[in-house]
Amino acid sequence: MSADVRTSAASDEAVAALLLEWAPAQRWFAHKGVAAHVERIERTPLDEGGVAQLVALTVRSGEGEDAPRTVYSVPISVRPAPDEALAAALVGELPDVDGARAWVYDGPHDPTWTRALLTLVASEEGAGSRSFGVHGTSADGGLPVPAGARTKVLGGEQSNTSIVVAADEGETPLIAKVFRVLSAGDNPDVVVQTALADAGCGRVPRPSGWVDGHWTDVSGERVAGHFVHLTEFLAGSEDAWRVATAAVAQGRDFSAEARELGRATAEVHAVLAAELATEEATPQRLAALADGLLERVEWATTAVPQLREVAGAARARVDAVRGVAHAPALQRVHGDYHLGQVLHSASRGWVLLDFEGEPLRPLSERSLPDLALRDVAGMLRSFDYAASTVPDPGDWGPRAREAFLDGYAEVVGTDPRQGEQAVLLAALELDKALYEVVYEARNRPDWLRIPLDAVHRLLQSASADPS
Ligand SMILES: Nc1ncnc2c1ncn2[C@@H]1O[C@H](COP(=O)(O)OP(=O)(O)O)[C@@H](O)[C@H]1O
Ligand SMILES: O=P(O)(O)O[C@H]1O[C@H](CO)[C@@H](O[C@H]2O[C@H](CO)[C@@H](O)[C@H](O)[C@H]2O)[C@H](O)[C@H]1O
Repeated sequence: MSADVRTSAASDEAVAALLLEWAPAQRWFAHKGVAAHVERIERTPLDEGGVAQLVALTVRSGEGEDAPRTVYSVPISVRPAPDEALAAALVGELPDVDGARAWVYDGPHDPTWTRALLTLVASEEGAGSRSFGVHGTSADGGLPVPAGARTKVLGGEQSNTSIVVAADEGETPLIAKVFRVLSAGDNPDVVVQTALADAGCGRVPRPSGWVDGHWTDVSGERVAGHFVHLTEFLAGSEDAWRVATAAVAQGRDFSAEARELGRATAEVHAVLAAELATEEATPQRLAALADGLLERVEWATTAVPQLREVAGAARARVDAVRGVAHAPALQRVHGDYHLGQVLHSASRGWVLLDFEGEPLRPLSERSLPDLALRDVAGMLRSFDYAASTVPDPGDWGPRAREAFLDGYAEVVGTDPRQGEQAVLLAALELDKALYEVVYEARNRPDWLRIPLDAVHRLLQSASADPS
């Protein structure tokens, strides 16, 4: 196969058509069930031979200037002959161009592609052109890429794609997270996790490196951001959702683990406040926060009809934030904190993952300082979800919740259940439950009852007014 088959404009069109046909069956593709059109495709080879490639695919849903657009990162390999070993990862065959044939594969499953990716990071090389290009970086003092570079794509429900890099004796295994939606700006997963690790915090995986670069954004402008994040893989760890739901199913108390998790969360918050930007909680800043919470009430109550009857009460609950006289400073937070974002490692205890923030929020918003209590609220909601996986959880949920708050309060030195902090926490917990109602209505209607019941319960609970 000649190089021009891979790079000509004609083959760009063919690749775009092939990817659009294949993508709707992929977990990361958010344009499922809507009329999707490719507006732009940019491709860059990642290796000498041009087999490993990275595609920036701008997809538009619907017609017109205002139609929503997303830029997806799509790793592919383009081979001159089919490879039987990769049959399960075949995207499709490209039409002949001047008698040359080509087979396209899903890059993360192809060792040629993963080797090219790891080489970029290990040797800090770049690839691509002026409009679309990437560059690998090894984190300062970061973990080296294992020599064998044997890789495996992680299964399971995930909005991005993660590739585990196996290690030989004396090496540390890694995990490469390929961000699937490209957003301009530094990805908080890289920035926040690296800042924590650099400060010596052992509550996050150790860094190895990343791939960043530039592409043409939906607005047509050349922008920059992260494509891949490479960190330590905690082999043999178990995620907290599994640990917690196993405990509920066995009727086993989870208080000791929840208390430790509260302590771990507070430790991470303390390091984030010390290492990254903070902002004083002025009346203006709290008013802006209340406005944001009110917007979310409108968004959720409009999106899900079952919420309309509680709109007034929900507005009153979140608007109470405006009257808080003394709130803790705003700081960088996790942003989408729940049991699925925490691993339990035998040697390290609780380790926090995935600092990207809520996927439904714009990246620019997710990088702003926020109330640390937003993470506390997220985890409280998660205990309620875990308790709801069995028909009769008894007081499992409330006990886990109180133990988590006890652990958090022990480290922070103030109790989020007391005084004005309780007003903030109640507003943020309701806010998260409203978000979850919309998330479940869209993604898992069978789970909708959990956050919907929670919204009603939270609104019935004694007013969070501290007076
Ligand atoms: N460093 C790690 N060590 C072990 N497992 C990990 C690690 N990072 C992620 N995982 C596993 O991959 C899953 C998805 O990772 P996550 O960063 O949350 O991706 P996404 O943003 O796509 O949801 C986690 O729930 C966990 O099971
Ligand atoms: O992990 P993601 O960033 O993809 O987060 C989204 O999906 C989560 C579900 O996978 C969703 O979390 C909700 O369900 C969890 C149980 O599956 C529960 O532990 C969480 O508390 C609950 O919010 C999350 O909201 C969504 O953003």
